[in-house]
Amino acid sequence: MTHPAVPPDTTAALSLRGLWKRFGQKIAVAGIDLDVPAGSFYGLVGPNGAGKTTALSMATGLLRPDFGTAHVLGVDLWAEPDRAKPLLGVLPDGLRLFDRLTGAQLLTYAGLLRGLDRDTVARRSEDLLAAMDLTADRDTLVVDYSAGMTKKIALAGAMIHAPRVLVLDEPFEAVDPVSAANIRDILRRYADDGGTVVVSSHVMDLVQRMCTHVAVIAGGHVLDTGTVDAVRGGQSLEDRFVDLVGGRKESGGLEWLRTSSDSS
Ligand SMILES: Nc1ncnc2c1ncn2[C@@H]1O[C@H](COP(=O)(O)OP(=O)(O)OP(=O)(O)O)[C@@H](O)[C@H]1O
Repeated sequence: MTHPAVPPDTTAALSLRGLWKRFGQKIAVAGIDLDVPAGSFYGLVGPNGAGKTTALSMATGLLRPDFGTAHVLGVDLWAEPDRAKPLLGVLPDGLRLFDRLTGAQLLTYAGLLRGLDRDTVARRSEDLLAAMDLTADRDTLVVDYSAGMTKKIALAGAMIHAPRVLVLDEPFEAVDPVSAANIRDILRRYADDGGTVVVSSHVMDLVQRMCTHVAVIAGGHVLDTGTVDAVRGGQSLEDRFVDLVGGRKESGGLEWLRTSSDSS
C-alpha cells in the first residue's frame, strides 16, 4: 500500500510512491512504492497481467497515474516532464515505430527529436547501428526488419540522447542469443559507467544473471524487492518467484488435448 509518510528518494534513479491505476473495474496497479538506486541494473518481474507495463508507463510519462508520484533522479516526472524526460530513454511495450523509414533514418529522427545536432546524430547513429549489428541493414525499411531487428533499432533510438536512466519493457523478447548477449554487454557497460537500467522480463535466469536488484510484482502490488541475492535467498530466482507468486497448476483438465486414436 501507499506510504505517503515516506518521501521520494531524490538520489534514486526512479522513485515511485503510491502509483495507482484503474481501468474500469480492473485495478492494474494498486499502490506501488519502489526505489531504483542510481547505477543499478534493476529487473522487474511478475506474471502476465501483474501490472509491470502499466507501472513502467506511469514511471516514464506515457500513462498518467490516478494517484501517486514518479521521480526521476529527484525530478517529479508528472510535475516537470520537460526536465525529467531528457533523463529517460524508454523502450515501451508494443512500440509503434515509423516503419516506413529506414533504420538509419529512424535513428536520425529520434536524435533530432531529442534536440541533438546533425553531426552528433550521424556519429551516434553509426555507433549504435554497429553495436546492434544493424550496419548492413541501415538502409532497409524498418517495416522489413524482423521482430528482433525491430527491437534492436527501437532500443538504439531510446539510447541516442545518452539518457541517465534506461527503462526497457521486455528488451530481449524475439532477440537472438548473440544479439541478446551484445545488448547485455552494452547495457552492462552503460550501468558500469553510472547509467541505470530498468528491465522488465519473464526470463528469470536472465534477470538473475544480469541484474543487481529485482522487484517481484503481482496483482498490482510489489511482493518483494531488494538485491537479487537478498530476494532469492539461496534459491534460484525462478523458484523464489514461483513461491512468491504461486499459481503452479497440476497439468490435468485438458484431457481432450491428448492425442489418442480412440477419441470419438
Ligand atoms: N488499457 C487498458 N485497458 C484495460 N485494462 C488494461 C489496460 N492496460 C492494462 N490493463 C489490465 O491491467 C492489468 C495489468 O496489465 P499490464 O499490461 O500492466 O501487465 P504486465 O505485468 O505488463 O503483463 P505481461 O507480463 O503479460 O505483459 C491486466 O489485467 C490488464 O488486462
